[in-house]
Amino acid sequence: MEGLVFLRPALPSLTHRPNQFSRRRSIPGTPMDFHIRNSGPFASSSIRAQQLESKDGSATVSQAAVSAENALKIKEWEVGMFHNEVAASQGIKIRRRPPTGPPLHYVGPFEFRLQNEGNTPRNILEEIIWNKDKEVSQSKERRPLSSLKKYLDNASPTRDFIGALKAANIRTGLPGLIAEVKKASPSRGVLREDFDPVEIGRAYERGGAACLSVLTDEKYFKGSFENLQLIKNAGVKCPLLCKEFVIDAWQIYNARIKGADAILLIAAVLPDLDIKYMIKICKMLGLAALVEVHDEREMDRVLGIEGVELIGINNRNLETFEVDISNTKKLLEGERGRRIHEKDIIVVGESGLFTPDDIAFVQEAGVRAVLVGESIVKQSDPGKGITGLFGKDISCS
Ligand SMILES: O=C(O)c1ccccc1NCC(=O)[C@H](O)[C@H](O)COP(=O)(O)O
Repeated sequence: MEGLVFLRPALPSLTHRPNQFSRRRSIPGTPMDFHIRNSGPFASSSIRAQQLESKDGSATVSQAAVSAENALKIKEWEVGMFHNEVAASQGIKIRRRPPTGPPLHYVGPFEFRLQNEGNTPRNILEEIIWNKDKEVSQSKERRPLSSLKKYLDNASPTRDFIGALKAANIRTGLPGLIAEVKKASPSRGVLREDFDPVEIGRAYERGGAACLSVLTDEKYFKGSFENLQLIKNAGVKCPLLCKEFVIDAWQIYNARIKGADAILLIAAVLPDLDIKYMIKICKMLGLAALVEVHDEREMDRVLGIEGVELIGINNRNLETFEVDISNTKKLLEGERGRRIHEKDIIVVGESGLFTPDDIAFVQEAGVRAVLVGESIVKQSDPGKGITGLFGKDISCS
């Protein structure tokens, strides 16, 4: 896929035309305008800040600042490249955002960005992840981990997410329900216009949900961390899953201080070691980790990672939006099902569940919990939606 996006007429004052391997910068507070050039995109050892003019003798300091900034960019680029290599070796197709963005190209006075395979997201999940990468970098600048950690002391204790699912499964004889507070999605658009997260959360609890899942992504799902906090502060007792696209441990700490009891880790996005260490961080913070898989390869990877207690099988292909509930059955058949049983892992059937027959089908396949959004959030009373979904009243009363 090759494309050219017109940006703007190039600045007439440029004395040197940057190519795709070079960048032009002005450092605020210095009268210098300089041009950084290197032999390739971030070829680490050769990058140099070349001072073109300096009127106030602040060259050394500015050069040092530039070098530090470059060093950081080089590191980011190297880490990104390393991540992509490791991820690809594990069959992960979702790549990390190239930190430089599409390269620039100049035709006469016009500036273009070259869109191609390497710098344009290949599918919706990759787009979400690249956007998340930017969001998280900005959030980390505003509130670094060191300052985020200070809030941990005052965070309220977490509730037992897995325990609540097991208890509901035993109480009803049906899969424990994680009911999703979901306003919109990339595949379905807006699901509910009159969206009051607290009212929906309360209705789910009344209807017999064991846990809630709260979407916190704003751009693609119209969710927010504010929704998570509002539901928690409204006194809803169900443990809360922070439904996020986690790519950085910072997000786990953030979820914890915003009131989450569990967090989602998506195997299609995270390499094995990231999952392993993120699970350790979750345990340290008292959070449950719901590790989500979609295909056999991801399931096999996740079954090889120590510490996994909760696996979600998503029936939705997050790259194509196709939904097929027989995916849950396929992934639980044979040896995989046996290993899951041996390890006492709780499996959650996710997405595309609308009827009591759907619930029976995934229960028969081996799940002890389900994660449901669309079919219940769209009902005028989402609590009654739960009764419709299970074909009977599963509330505690
Ligand atoms: O729902 C989407 O369109 C979507 C797109 C890209 C990434 C994730 C997406 N959804 C997350 C989920 O998997 C669902 O919200 C969840 O499993 C509930 O599904 P459903 O009951 O079908 O609403």
